[in-house]
Amino acid sequence: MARRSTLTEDVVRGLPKVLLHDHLDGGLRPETVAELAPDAGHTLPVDDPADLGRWFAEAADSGSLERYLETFQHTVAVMQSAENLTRVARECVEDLAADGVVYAEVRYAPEQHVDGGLTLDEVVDAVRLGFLEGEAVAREAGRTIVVRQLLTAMRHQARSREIAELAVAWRDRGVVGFDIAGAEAGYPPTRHLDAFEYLQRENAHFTIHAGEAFGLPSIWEALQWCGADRLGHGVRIVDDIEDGEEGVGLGRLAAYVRDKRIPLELCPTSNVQTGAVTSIAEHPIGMLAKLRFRVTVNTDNRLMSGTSMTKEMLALVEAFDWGPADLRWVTVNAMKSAFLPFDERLVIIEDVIKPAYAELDA
Ligand SMILES: O=c1[nH]cnc2c1ncn2[C@@H]1O[C@H](CO)[C@@H](O)[C@H]1O
Ligand SMILES: [Zn+2]
Repeated sequence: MARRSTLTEDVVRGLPKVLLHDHLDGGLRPETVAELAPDAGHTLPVDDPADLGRWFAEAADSGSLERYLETFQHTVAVMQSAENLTRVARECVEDLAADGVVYAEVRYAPEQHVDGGLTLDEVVDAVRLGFLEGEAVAREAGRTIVVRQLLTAMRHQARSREIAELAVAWRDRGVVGFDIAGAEAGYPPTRHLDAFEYLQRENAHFTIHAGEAFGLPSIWEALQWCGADRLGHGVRIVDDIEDGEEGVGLGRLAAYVRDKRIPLELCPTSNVQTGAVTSIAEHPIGMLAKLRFRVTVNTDNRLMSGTSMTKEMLALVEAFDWGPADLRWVTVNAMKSAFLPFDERLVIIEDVIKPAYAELDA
């Protein structure tokens, strides 16, 4: 098909891409995990980097979010010193830049990186330094990328208020928002209402992992009780959409999400691995895009899912026959939905994204 042949892997990699949902501890290079593990006193399931990359992808491909999350112990273990955090953060930016990402919000849970004696502030600062270094390395290689932090609190823990305060304290130094993550079932977002109310009073931005493993009640709570600006995944919003013979009908929650242009941070490959959907071809992203929800495309965990923004985009081109206009649409959607200040978002849309797609059209 003509459209598919224009969107080769090289072309898609070269197009500017925007990433809103990517976990720092889910994106390490297998070689880095293997190299850092001995000094961190951590035993890995396999030592050879190539085998390790495959091990992560296979172990994560379990059909269960809980089992998927167990694999993170092997990355978090090597992210307990400032030096290692800075390195991992720098490599993350280098890898995203090489993949053609021009803007990314990368998240991690500071509370998971204090086992080596770092304070929460030292954790955030180490990551900040790594992102700055990565941006500088990319610039030297002729690539411009802007990367910001989202601070995640773990939903089964009780430190969300503290992490929310940390996000506000660092908001002018590379942190643009807050998130909660971890196993969804049994840990509704309203458990952390105090943190969300605090953030709202501080005029701060936040997203919530909701509607991934668990359905509509979790999305409803995230939006209507907690006031989330965006939904991490949110894919189960399809449970409130009826696609019958008489056409498509939106329930009240789905209509609200679409009417209010609430961004969905969709992560196709990750959803297949955790069993939220059976295949990319079956992924609701095709339907949600047709219905003009505020769809964005994301990697979630590049290591565990063996993926990249280029791969996610190509999978959608393949599965739904998406063309350049679709890729541009999700990219502009993502940039509009970023937690970066509005004027900075506009510059990236007007000076980076639009010209690159115009060139592709020509
Ligand atoms: O798809 C996901 N759903 C829920 N939690 C996740 C997902 N991916 C990663 N994490 C969790 O977020 C923590 C901070 O980055 C990770 O350590 C992992 O436990
Ligand atoms: Zn996630």
